[in-house]
Amino acid sequence: MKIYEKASAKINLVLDVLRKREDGFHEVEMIMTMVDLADRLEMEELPRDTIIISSQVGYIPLDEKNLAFQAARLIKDRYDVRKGVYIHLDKKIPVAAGLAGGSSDAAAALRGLNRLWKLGIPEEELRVLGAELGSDVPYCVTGGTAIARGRGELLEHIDNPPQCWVVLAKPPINVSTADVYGRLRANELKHHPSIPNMRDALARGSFNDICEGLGNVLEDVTLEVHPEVQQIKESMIRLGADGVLMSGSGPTVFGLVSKEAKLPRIYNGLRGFCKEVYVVRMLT
Ligand SMILES: C[C@](O)(CO)[C@H](O)COP(=O)(O)OP(=O)(O)OC[C@H]1O[C@@H](n2ccc(N)nc2=O)[C@H](O)[C@@H]1O
Ligand SMILES: Nc1ncnc2c1ncn2[C@@H]1O[C@H](COP(=O)(O)OP(=O)(O)OP(=O)(O)O)[C@@H](O)[C@H]1O
Repeated sequence: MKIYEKASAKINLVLDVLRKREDGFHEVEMIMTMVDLADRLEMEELPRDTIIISSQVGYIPLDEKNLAFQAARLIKDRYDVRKGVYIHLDKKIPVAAGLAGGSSDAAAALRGLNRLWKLGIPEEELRVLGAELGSDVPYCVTGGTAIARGRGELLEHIDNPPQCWVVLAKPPINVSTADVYGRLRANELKHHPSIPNMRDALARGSFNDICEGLGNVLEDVTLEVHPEVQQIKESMIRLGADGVLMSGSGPTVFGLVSKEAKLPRIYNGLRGFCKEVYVVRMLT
């Protein structure tokens, strides 16, 4: 039997950092939502007690460094599953982009293997397992729109944004999340984006207020090292996107657009200097 799971990309509408913690992680307050750009996982049981990962792309690790591999190993160890699995990753989400591609694959593997091996693990427990794999994984287990606190694992589900278009542009640079958090001086932040304002804007379904309330304290850190991210932001605004922000630790910039008629100009304008541009819908 084969099992399929969709692993969607996330964007951060708000990303605030409150402080650096003793354990080295940062205490965050974020609002995340998912967009209709997804990897697809195909999972099949193997008679041999082994985990095999494959993908149509050559630029991700296929060994124990792969987050889907780690998810499979974790579930096997924790629930004493002595069967093997073959997982094929059809990658569509750009890698190391700030879109949680690896985390979403790990979450999809947890959900899929729970089904494949009929383990009956409640979703809440899958999120706890996910936290062992990465800070974004608990959110990716459930998806939707949520406020994430702690280091990302404490979730409160809130209203989805109204339907709109999301333009994603990823410059050809690699950004390490650990490096970006490492450069952030959390106690010197002068401006904090407002979680309550964004939550209210979502509750009211006010597209304009959502665009107004976008904010990410990691943006300046990444912009300092990679000025091309600023260039993409400025271009998106100039080309007519209604709200623009870097997602996560970057380098992908997303633009929210309400009117479909604006899309060709934004897409073509960005493609002039950025190869990786995607036009997707909000996943609501
Ligand atoms: C930037 C975001 O993607 C926004 O959603 C997340 O905060 C990061 O999530 P992630 O990539 O799943 O992060 P992890 O794989 O858990 O951590 C990578 C590295 O980022 C730093 N990190 C991550 C999360 C957090 N709350 N504080 C941190 O300081 C740590 O140095 C950690 O070693
Ligand atoms: N299944 C996977 N898909 C993509 N990358 C993976 C996967 N497993 C491990 N990796 C590794 O994880 C690193 C980060 O990739 P990923 O696409 O998850 O980053 P990201 O979008 O910045 O995530 P986040 O937003 O959670 O910080 C890459 O260097 C990649 O080699």
